[in-house]
Amino acid sequence: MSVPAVVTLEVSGVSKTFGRGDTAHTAVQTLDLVVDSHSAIGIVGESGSGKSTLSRMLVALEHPSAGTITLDGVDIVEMDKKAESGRELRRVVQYVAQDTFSSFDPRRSLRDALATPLRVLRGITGAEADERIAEIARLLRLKPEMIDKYPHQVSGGQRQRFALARALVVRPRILLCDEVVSALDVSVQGAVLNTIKTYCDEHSVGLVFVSHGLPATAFIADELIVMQNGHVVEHRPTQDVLAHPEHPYTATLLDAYRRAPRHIVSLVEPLPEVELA
Ligand SMILES: Nc1ncnc2c1ncn2[C@@H]1O[C@H](COP(=O)(O)OP(=O)(O)OP(=O)(O)O)[C@@H](O)[C@H]1O
Repeated sequence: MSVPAVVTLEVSGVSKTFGRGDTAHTAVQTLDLVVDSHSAIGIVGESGSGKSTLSRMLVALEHPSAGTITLDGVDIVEMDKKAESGRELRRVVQYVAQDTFSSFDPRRSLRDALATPLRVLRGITGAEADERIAEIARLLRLKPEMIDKYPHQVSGGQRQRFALARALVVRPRILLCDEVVSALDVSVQGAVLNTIKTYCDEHSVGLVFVSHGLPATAFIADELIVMQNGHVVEHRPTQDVLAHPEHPYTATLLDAYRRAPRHIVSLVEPLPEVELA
């Protein structure tokens, strides 16, 4: 399957319920969403509102209890069942999870962690793989000598950037980021956000950026989805939501955002390039 210029991930009437009977809990309720390679969508909401469940469903790590998610018309749960179409899904849609520690194998170097998806998904090995890895490390301002370290030998912020590098080295068309900057120092957050935004704009990569923080999300996303208890309570252009919040919960988020310390709010202004540790 050759990948068209614009890919579309379409979520139609998707719900996800965990458990059964008295213990059943619906984490995502009848959600519709279209993501393509030009989207920059931010998903905000308090802890437990269903953001991670939704992002995991977008890469078939969780399966919907109802509704469908398709990539260019093909059900991604079906794609994931077969080796070749599963690889196609991962070539097109890459996911960066919140917990970077458990997402890296502690016995393998970071170079190995980046080389594996390149080999498995793109068939790229040897000198070409090393060149691609060096290129993405440069972009994320990770020093070359760090590439041969093990996950526990780098800081949490550096590991987070390696997790991003592992996704971007595959050259996906859609990137899903789940709380990728919340563990980072505020000054590094701005730089990483800028890198993600610039990369996605320049390479026409669609972005779904999940966070409980409004400043980072508002900075990076053109379109904002606000979730509460598994429901979408607002879904409009970011600037409209910021100017005229319609739902009381959004107004609360916005209020906290406006009262946030200046250094956090200043994330909405692109930060100058900094040399990252
Ligand atoms: N595998 C699971 N089994 C049972 N319940 C789950 C599972 N995964 C998530 N949930 C529940 O679904 C709800 C939504 O969780 P989810 O992780 O999607 O929220 P979130 O908005 O991403 O929260 P956070 O910001 O804390 O990561 C929560 O009540 C959570 O306890």
